[in-house]
Amino acid sequence: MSTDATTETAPQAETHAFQADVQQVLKLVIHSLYSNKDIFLRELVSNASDACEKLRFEALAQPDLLADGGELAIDIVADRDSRTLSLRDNGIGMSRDELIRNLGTVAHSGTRRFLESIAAGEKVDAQLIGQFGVGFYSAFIVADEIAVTSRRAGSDEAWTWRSKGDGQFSIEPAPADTPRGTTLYLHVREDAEDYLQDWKLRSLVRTYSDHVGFPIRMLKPVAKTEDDTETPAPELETVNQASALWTRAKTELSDDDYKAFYKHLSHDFADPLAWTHNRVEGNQNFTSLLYVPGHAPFDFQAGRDERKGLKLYIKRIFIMDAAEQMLPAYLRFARGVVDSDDLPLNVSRELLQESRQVERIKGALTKRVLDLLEKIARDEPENYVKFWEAFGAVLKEGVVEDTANRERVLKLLRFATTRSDSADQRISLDDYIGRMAGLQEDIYYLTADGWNAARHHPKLEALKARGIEVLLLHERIDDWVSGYFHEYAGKRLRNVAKGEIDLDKLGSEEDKAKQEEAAQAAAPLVDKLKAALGERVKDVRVSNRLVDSAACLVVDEYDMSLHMQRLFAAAGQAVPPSQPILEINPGHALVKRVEAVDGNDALVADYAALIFEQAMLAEGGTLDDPAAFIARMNRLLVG
Ligand SMILES: Nc1ncnc2c1ncn2[C@@H]1O[C@H](COP(=O)(O)OP(=O)(O)OP(=O)(O)O)[C@@H](O)[C@H]1O
Repeated sequence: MSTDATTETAPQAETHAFQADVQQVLKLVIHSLYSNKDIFLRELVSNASDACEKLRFEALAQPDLLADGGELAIDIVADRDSRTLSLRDNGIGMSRDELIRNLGTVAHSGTRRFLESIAAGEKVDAQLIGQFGVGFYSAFIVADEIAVTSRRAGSDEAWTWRSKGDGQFSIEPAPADTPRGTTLYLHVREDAEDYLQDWKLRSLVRTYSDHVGFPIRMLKPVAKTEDDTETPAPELETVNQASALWTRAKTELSDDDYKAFYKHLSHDFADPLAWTHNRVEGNQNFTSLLYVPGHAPFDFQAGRDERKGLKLYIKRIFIMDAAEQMLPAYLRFARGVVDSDDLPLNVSRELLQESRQVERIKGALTKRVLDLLEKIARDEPENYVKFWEAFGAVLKEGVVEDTANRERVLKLLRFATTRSDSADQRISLDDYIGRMAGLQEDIYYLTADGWNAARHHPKLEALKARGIEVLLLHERIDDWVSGYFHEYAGKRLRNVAKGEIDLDKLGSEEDKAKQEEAAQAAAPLVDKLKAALGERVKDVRVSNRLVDSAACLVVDEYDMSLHMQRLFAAAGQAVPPSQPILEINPGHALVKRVEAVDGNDALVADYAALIFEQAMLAEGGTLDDPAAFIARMNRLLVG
């Protein structure tokens, strides 16, 4: 192994400028990870291990790719005299074009989004930068010059890429006898000399890369011979476990092992919240190791279509990222590996899509993740809050997506309610049921645009007055999801903005009688309003929902909620026409005022329209003709 590769540039070298983005990434990486230097080794070993996995995969179709080069392995050698640290793998290697493309551009879409997000003023720290995987460029934290010599498996050309991280790199041919794979030569900075120490490197490998599935080898310390004359040739020894972590027995693994493996998989700097490691034997044989992260990656929402995070192995060979095929979308926060003994090694994405075996594995993995979430919710409520804050909105999609597990997903949901004093979602349906009022049979909820609109909603008044708790669903996704709320634990889930609410069951006979009496007494008023509002409403009726407000708008049990209609309209989609029902509170002073008007149709029309429009505004809706509303209100105020 030549260690002077960093110092000489061959005459036939070609110089290229880094893509502008690369310089930005380099600067960021070097600055924000200055006090986190250790991670560079983990990143480079991880790349080397990926390269070995890729070769093993390609060799399935082309076994002769493995012909030379012996056992797949990663060798780390430090030379203190030349200040060079070298990392060599005999994996897939890179062609000239690949060296230029992979090491000279920012191809990774996550990195791109990361750059966009910081351009938008985001603060950058090690935590944040760690989330997109700094990869190869992290080598510049400890090196002031890097040479990468590589030969692609199956090719007889080899090339060397060189850079000082100063805006350009060069590329030149490497000797023909360059072995297959990639060697990185790092010329180590003065302030990073520790990384040339054998003990330091060994300790880093054990801490961060013990679980890598290929041997990581270092030189055996040489014991000086007595007379100092004969120095035995240095020998390599394996310093890591060198077996894929998930293939090892649970009893053999510590929490730290699991955490280190998670960081390797996810490039997350933070620990995972929990994990589940299982071996299934029987009709199907597979091992899975699944993690729930403690926070969302910075681009989690932007990346919703790129479902990465679950690696599929078949008989210990990495095949592909298969989150899309193996986990339902609402569990896309989970990270991990699944290793099947039964799937064919030449499996394609299409085949995965249609495979009944995969369908069964998917079912089993779904169950594992739900089990894990239940366990966190039960045993570690504080961690569950963290999980919910990061991924609750995604989990909610499960109510729609996973009919088979709907009850389990509902159990995992958390809500704000009329008894919460903040928008935080902390109450489960079980908590709600546990404190239901004596005669209450159903679970009540309300959807609205935001927490304030929800908690001050007129439709809550009568329920509040009767001491009945209502779940307040105030997130954007809630209206869609609640369309699939039917039942939980044998209790109906009822939208308080829909249909008629039968409060009779909740109140006394006396209340019921009063209600009927009020309805009868208000019949002429109801007719008057109906006539005045015409097509704008489907019906007018006396409400049993209201205490302080004059009126509210509701829809029939099976009509689309007004909130949902607005979301559709905002998305430019045609909305099936559905007229709301105006419910009035005959006890309210404004309503009494209309009742008292005699014979003045124009005045009744003004009042009726105003009552309707107020109800529309309280609903979070917009008015067709705001100027007319203002004119009308002013007429009534002044007149
Ligand atoms: N030792 C290696 N052998 C072969 N190819 C490599 C090696 N190291 C890096 N590469 C190639 O260079 C690319 C860029 O590497 P880099 O570490 O910057 O990002 P990445 O590994 O793709 O992303 P991430 O670090 O987020 O997983 C890799 O995708 C890979 O194709």
